[in-house]
Parts: sequence; C-alpha cells; structure tokens
Amino acid sequence: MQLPQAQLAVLEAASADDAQSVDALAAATDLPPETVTGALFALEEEGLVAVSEHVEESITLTEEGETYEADGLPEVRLYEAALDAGADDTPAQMGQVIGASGLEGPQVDIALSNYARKGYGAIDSGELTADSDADPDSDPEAAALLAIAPAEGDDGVSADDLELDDEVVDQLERRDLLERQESTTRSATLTDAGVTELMAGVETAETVGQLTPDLLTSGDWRDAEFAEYNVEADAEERHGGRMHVLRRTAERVKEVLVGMGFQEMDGPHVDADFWINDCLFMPQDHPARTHWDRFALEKPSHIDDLPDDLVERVERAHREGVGEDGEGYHSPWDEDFARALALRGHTTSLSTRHLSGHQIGEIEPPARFFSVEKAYRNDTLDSTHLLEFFQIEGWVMADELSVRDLMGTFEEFYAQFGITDIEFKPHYNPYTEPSFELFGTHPTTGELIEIGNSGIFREEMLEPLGVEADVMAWGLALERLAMLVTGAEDIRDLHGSLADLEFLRNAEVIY
Ligand SMILES: N[C@@H](Cc1ccccc1)C(=O)O
Repeated sequence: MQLPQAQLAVLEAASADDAQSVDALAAATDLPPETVTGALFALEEEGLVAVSEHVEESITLTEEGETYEADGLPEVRLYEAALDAGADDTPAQMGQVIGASGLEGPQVDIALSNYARKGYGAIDSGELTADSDADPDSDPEAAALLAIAPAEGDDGVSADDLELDDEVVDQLERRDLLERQESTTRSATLTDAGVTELMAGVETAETVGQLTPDLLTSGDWRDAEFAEYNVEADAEERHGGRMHVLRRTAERVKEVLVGMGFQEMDGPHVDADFWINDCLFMPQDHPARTHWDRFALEKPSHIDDLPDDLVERVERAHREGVGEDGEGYHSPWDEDFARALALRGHTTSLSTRHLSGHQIGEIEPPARFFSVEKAYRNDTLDSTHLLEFFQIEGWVMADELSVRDLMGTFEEFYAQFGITDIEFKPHYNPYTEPSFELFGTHPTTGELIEIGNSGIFREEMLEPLGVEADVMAWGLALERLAMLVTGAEDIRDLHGSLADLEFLRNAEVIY
C-alpha cells in the first residue's frame, strides 16, 4: 500500500500496545502536531489506527487566588487576628480586629462574608467572636489553593490529578480564585489492519500539498496526487488585524441611523460652554458645570466668536425665563463664563450648534440629525465609566412630537441590535421635559444598565435658538450598547490600557 509521507511516518511511530498522544507522535516524527492530527484522522479513516479523545480539565489560580495562596485567605487572616484579640473568649470590636488583621479595601468585605460561612465565628452588631474549634490549618479552600498553585514553570494542573473536592473547587471558582480550562488530547494505537499493512510494507506516495506555478506550467499537475484537506485538524491560531469592536459598533450605529433617515452632524471636541451648557438652559451654577466634571482648556481659555444676537437671547432666557410665566434662574449669568472653553462633556453641543442655525444654516422641520462622537468627563474610572466615551447623539425636529415618538424611535433603533427589552425611567435634565433614562439588560449578568438619556427639549432652550417646532433628543452611550451586544462586563475590557486583547480578538458584533 502507498501512503503520503506524513501518514507513513505517523503509522510507523504508532504502536499497537501503547496509546501515544499527538504530542508524543509529533516528537517522534519531527512533524508539527497539527500535521500529526491530520495524518491520524486520515489513517483512522483507512482503519489503520484507532484514535481516542480525552478531554482534560486543568485548573489555574487567578491573580487574586495567587495572592491568597501566598498571604492566606482573608477570612483566615481575620480569624487569626480575632484569636489574637481574644475573641474566642469575649467578643471583640470588629473595627479593631480588622485593623490588626492588616486587611484592606475589598479584602475586608471578602473576609467578613466568608467568616461565618466557614464557621470561623460570628459577627453581630459590630462585634466579632471566634470559634475556638475552628482550624485554619485544615481549611479546605486554603488547602486547595496550595495544591493548585503551580510549581515553577508549570502551566496549570490537571484537575484529575489533584483529586480535589468538587464543591470546594466550585466555591473557589465562584470566588474568582481559580479558572478552569478544558483541552482535548488525542492519542492513537495501531489497529490489527495497521499492523498487517506495516508488515506487508507501506511505501511513500508522492502527494502534493500545494499547487505551484511549476506544476501548472509543466503540466505535472495532471498526474499528481493531491493531499486531502482536513478541515478538522487542529491548527495554530493566527490573529490578523481587525476593526475594533467599538469602531464596528459605531459604524453599525451610523448605518442604522442613516437607514432611519438621519443626517450626520459634525463639530468641535473643544467648545465654548455657551454651546455645551448655556444653550441648553443649564444654569451657570449647575454642579455639572464645575471643575469636578469638566476638563477646562488652559490655552486658549475662551472662544473668540459667539453670535451676539443668540448670546443676548440665551442670557434673557436664563435671567427671565421664556413665555409669560417665565421665571428664569435668579442666578447670575456671565458672558465671560459662557465663553470659556472645555472638552465637551456631551455631544449635545453639536445639537445646539445645529439647531441654532449657526452650524450649517437654518434647518427646517421635519429634520433628523445624529452624531457618534467622543465626549469627555472627569469621572471616576470603574467598570461602567471612562473619562472619554462615545455618545450617540440625536434629535428629531417636527411638529407635534410626543413621548410615544421618542420611545418608538428607541425601540426601532435598539431592535436593529437584537435588543427588544429596553426600559424607561423618568428622569430630570434642565433642558428636557419630560425626560427619560433608558436601561438595557446585560446579556450575561442580567443586570439592568443605563444606556442613555433622552427627552423633549423645553421651550426655554428652543425659543432662544429660534426653533418653533418640537424637538425630541437623546444621548446614548456607544460603549454600553457595545457591552449589551458583545456581553463585555467591564467597559475597560473594550478600550484603554487594560483592554482585554483576547476579548477584542474574538468579540463579535452581531446584527
Ligand atoms: N446630554 C445628555 C443626553 C441628552 C441629550 C439630549 C436630550 C436629552 C438628553 C447626556 O449627556 O446625558
């Protein structure tokens, strides 16, 4: 019989008695593991080898798990401090024991929530007792951490080898102290037919793996035997470049909005407070206008050019209000304050610029505009907040708009991303009445997350801008939409210096 070279090499390296793994066969034949796997599948099809698969679970400690493996579990450290404080005898002040334990930050909560569960003692109205029978040396979770901790150079241990208690492992997994991985190993033995063929003598068949220009020009391709493709063979993963999930989500959002009849707005990232806040009837002493939220510009610090007539009308709206029963804010209004430059805290500055007629000329109703652009806020970074983020800004100008139009627009928009369960909550903005926040359900955590803010622009804002029709408007968070669409649980996985490359490589934007 004739076999392609790789298959023959694998057949010769295989044994009838001992199952050999792909890695062992790869080492013996000097072939890459994926070639060996391919050859094995072909040989199995010929009935010459039997291939068995073994799914192995391996366990590794997370960074937090490693910390506790080295320093002790927080609840054990708390117990030890409690014993030192004599809490096995008389209850001790919780604050003191925590101080003495050296536990800090989130570890304190972790210690407290595991302390009673694991029988180390009780916590009651600020006092802590220690159970003198508890034995941290036989803490099963601590023992499991030790057993799993890798020896130098090891990458993960086989779960089977460890003989760990399933419940303990589950518990540690819930605590995010370990991770499980599964890998499939294949091994092969010669079948009787394989042995027989080998004894009868197998020759190398000249097979061609790749069609070359030579084969084509010489005409040799006519007689060549081509190696078969094996689409199931394991192969090395290659990661090419791809468009970032956020960028892809943004592109998709633009397509959807253009499809819904919207036109795109453009405008400056650094803008005068006038356009960012004053035109929105935001009082100059509003807390969001202080340095806490705002990235002010030092150079230049003020805009040169504002339309005088508009400044005058906006000032009047702030001071006196709009309409017969207008009241205004009774707070100072200062033009210099309105001229100050900052990184825009929302892209609603683009909407005020456009609605005023000063950006692209007068806009007549009905009109629909949007932007998907960056906004900047001096927030505290956490799993749902970044200092800069993308807002999906939009507005519709028409006669007789109602809340139903607003809700219907969101339902139509989010449905394009498979999100059909958005929820609305009444909200307050100085520039809209009524106002709504939008929430979506996170696909994996099930948590409700805020995805946007919206409303119908009020008279006090529209009148100075010279708009007579109704305008409904919104600012939606692109990152939050991306979280709902991709299942990302932490916004910092998406962008910034902590971005999760693995996630970015594999995340899909489904629509
Ligand atoms: N500017 C608001 C969003 C918004 C825009 C327009 C109308 C209502 C709300 C925000 O950043 O949250």
